[in-house]
Amino acid sequence: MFRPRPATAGPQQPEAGPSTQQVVSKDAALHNDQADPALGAVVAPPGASAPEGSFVSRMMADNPYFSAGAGLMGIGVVLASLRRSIRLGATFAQRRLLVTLEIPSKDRSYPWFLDWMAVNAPQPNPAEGRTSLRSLLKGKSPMALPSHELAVETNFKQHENGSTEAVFNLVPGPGTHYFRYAGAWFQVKRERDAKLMDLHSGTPWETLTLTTLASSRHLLASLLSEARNLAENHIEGKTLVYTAWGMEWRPFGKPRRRRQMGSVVLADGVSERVEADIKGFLGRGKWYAERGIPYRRGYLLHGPPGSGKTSFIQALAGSVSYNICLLNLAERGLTDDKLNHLLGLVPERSFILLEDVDSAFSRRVQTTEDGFKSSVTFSGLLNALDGVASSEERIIFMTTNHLDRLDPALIRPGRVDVHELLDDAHGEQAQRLFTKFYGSSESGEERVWREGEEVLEREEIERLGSQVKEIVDEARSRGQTISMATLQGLFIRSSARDGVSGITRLCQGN
Ligand SMILES: Nc1ncnc2c1ncn2[C@@H]1O[C@H](COP(=O)(O)OP(=O)(O)OP(=O)(O)O)[C@@H](O)[C@H]1O
Repeated sequence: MFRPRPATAGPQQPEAGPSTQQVVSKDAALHNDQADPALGAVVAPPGASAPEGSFVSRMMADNPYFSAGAGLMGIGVVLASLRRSIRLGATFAQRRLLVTLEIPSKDRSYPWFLDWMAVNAPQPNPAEGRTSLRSLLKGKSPMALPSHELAVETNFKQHENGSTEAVFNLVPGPGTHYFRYAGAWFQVKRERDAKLMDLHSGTPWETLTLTTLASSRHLLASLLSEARNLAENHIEGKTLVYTAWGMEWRPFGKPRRRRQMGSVVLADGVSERVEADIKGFLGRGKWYAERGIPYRRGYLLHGPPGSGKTSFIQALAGSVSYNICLLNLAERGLTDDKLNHLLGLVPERSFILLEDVDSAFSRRVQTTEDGFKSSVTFSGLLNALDGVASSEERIIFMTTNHLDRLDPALIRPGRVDVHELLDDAHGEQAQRLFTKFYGSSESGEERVWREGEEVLEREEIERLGSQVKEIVDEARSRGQTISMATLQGLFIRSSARDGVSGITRLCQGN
């Protein structure tokens, strides 16, 4: 009679086989024995029953806990491989679908991008007091999601009268931020490495990582160009002052509005002479190269305090669209090596300005109360000045109030090519400054009249101006001088007539 074989039976079960339970057990043992002979089980020949001594086989077959454990293990293995596949899938998707761009803090585009983010951050709606997500999503690009992780960058803005004001710029702080640009969403992560320091500047190493869809990859370049243009527009028509920050030059404060040449009133012919010399020097690189002469020019402006040396250098920089790298030789921690390094790294189109060169070396020998000594040596300075050889033109300005204290080696031709005295006011200079203040300005801007101030006819201003000239010249002949800075201070706070009486008093020594 045909008897169907039990579904769970192994192959070639004997006709009068054991119970179903036994068959299943033997079959399971067989699989286990085959899977791991090392466990000591004997592989049963087909048709033979499992050997008596297969302890593991029996235990696995009979022990419900063991079977459950094996089941759980199986689930664990499945879950682990699922997790791994998801991770691999995510990595794969990220590689294929997303694109990331890393901007290290060392790169020039780093501050540009942060400023761009700061400019494009949403301004809270004054009515609501916050930015609504809907208006943000509907809004025109570029637009950043409001961030709660902000960092402050403090800059100093210099006013025309020389006073400075702190300006706070809120930029994205360390953390993750989102913004939309040209219709695509971007994630930006600002990360700060607590362990790594930029040894040059002494600031923590940072990175910005931008992530977007691979299809928006082309936007990364235009985003960076936009950030650069924003930075350049910001300094367009302005003068940037760099100061030494560790081993590199960093902009000091916001770019300043270019100082107009006409706003610095010097003795007859001085401005024109120096300006023409610089303009003549620029663009003669080939001429210098052909003769094997280092392409650099040094200027020394000397004279009493407040005669306009710094202001004149600012105006000259503006007139040839240069920036200024300001270096204080008496600065703590400045060594010969650092000086050499800095002078070799001056940003393009920048004057090097060494102010009060005399004080650096008189302080070198005397120690101040806090025990500080400038470690720049005189020979170190000479070497650094001579070493400033580059295909870029180099223009070095030095200023001093005490020409007589300077070592002739410092100001010999080749190191200083043009010496110019900017003195206390001459009568004619004082008259020009007076007319600038009280007559209408050269640029056509009307001056701001003080309340209650009498509006004077042009002839009257001219008559008072001549009076100023006479008073100042007469005082000079007696050896009594007055600085241009003092005159400016007087004119800022007085009316024309009061200005004249103020000068008279000052020149009489009252
Ligand atoms: N010749 C000038 N024409 C117009 N303004 C002047 C002139 N000289 C000085 N001033 C004004 O006086 C102030 C100080 O000038 P500045 O700092 O340029 O003088 P300085 O000669 O460099 O002084 P110091 O030697 O003390 O550094 C500025 O606000 C500047 O506008």
